[in-house]
Amino acid sequence: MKILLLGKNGQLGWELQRALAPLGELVALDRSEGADLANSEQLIATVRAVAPQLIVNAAAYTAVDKAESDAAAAQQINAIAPGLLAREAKALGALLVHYSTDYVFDGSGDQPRDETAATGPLSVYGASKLAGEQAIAASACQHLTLRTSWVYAARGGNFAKTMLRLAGEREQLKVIADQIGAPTGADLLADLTAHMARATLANPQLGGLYHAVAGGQTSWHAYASHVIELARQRGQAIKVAPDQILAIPTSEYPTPARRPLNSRLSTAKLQQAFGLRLPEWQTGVERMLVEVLG
Ligand SMILES: NC(=O)C1=CN([C@@H]2O[C@H](COP(=O)(O)OP(=O)(O)OC[C@H]3O[C@@H](n4cnc5c(N)ncnc54)[C@H](OP(=O)(O)O)[C@@H]3O)[C@@H](O)[C@H]2O)C=CC1
Ligand SMILES: Cc1cn([C@H]2C[C@H](O)[C@@H](COP(=O)(O)OP(=O)(O)O[C@H]3O[C@@H](C)C(=O)[C@@H](O)[C@H]3O)O2)c(=O)[nH]c1=O
Ligand SMILES: [Mg+2]
Repeated sequence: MKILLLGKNGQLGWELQRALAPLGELVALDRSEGADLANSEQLIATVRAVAPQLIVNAAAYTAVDKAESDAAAAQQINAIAPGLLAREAKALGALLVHYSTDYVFDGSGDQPRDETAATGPLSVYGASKLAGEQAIAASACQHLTLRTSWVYAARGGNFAKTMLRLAGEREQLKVIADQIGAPTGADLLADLTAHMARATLANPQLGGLYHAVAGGQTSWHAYASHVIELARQRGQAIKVAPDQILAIPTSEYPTPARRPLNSRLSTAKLQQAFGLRLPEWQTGVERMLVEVLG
């Protein structure tokens, strides 16, 4: 089987290079290798030249605040390009795997949302990701769209690594405590992708939209505190005292993009359909820290 992976050097793309390799002949590309999602003609030509049976799209516009003033680029990369990939997948009879986000929701309430819950993005990024999901669904190509949240990895930029850096530089940190969600490892997502793609290629009825996040829930503040305490225990030079990691409400941390307060996603559908378990978020975070800190 031929597999085309787009966005191979992102957090998720990097882990997918490893996880997809055993499934077939993997062609992994980034934007400098004929797979620029901002260039529709080039993207289409590349997909047709490779003619894969499986397309995995890990490329995305993920700069949430920047997207507020760069909506056209976010829309091209997160919505238009996935729509083109879906059209090409349909023509090839290929399975398309794509990723979306908790930011498609408005974050009201305090219960986990399932795949049937109403969307209501608060940000340009969230709206562009929702439009991407919808373009794929409308194309009627064989697809798996995995909505995930708060992605981290040993390689690449993410909130946990930002907090480790700031904890070594500052005596006080202020971190939002009223946004609740699940930090999810790119390695876990990549492994889920391989399992789910294989099962869906064998049984097309499994295709569709799934919430795919680690188990449990936390706030950005509790997540930051957890990561910083683990780093301290591992002998890292940490400047901030535990009681100087201050819990603040969203209202005290103004940003260009609005973010949902309730990012809880229910993974019951995924677990049931594929017979898989989602480990608690702390497990993957601890592995990542060992990898990053040594
Ligand atoms: N990060 C997170 O917290 C979350 C991510 N997601 C979704 O998961 C998926 C993977 O995200 P993640 O790996 O964390 O994101 P990253 O930002 O780590 O990686 C995104 C990749 O996309 C590439 N990219 C950006 N623009 C283009 C373009 N025009 N053409 C080709 N490639 C491009 C980037 O390349 P370059 O480095 O050259 O810019 C980068 O390698 C995305 O769909 C994202 O929306 C969902 C929820 C949470
Ligand atoms: C750096 C910093 C951030 N924060 C807040 C801002 C924000 O609400 C939260 C996380 O910061 P980030 O910059 O990582 O947020 P953000 O980039 O919005 O993270 C999101 O990325 C996209 C791609 C997704 O799809 C989401 O699931 C989510 O992971 O922490 C603080 O409270 N204190 C701080 O010092
Ligand atoms: Mg970010």
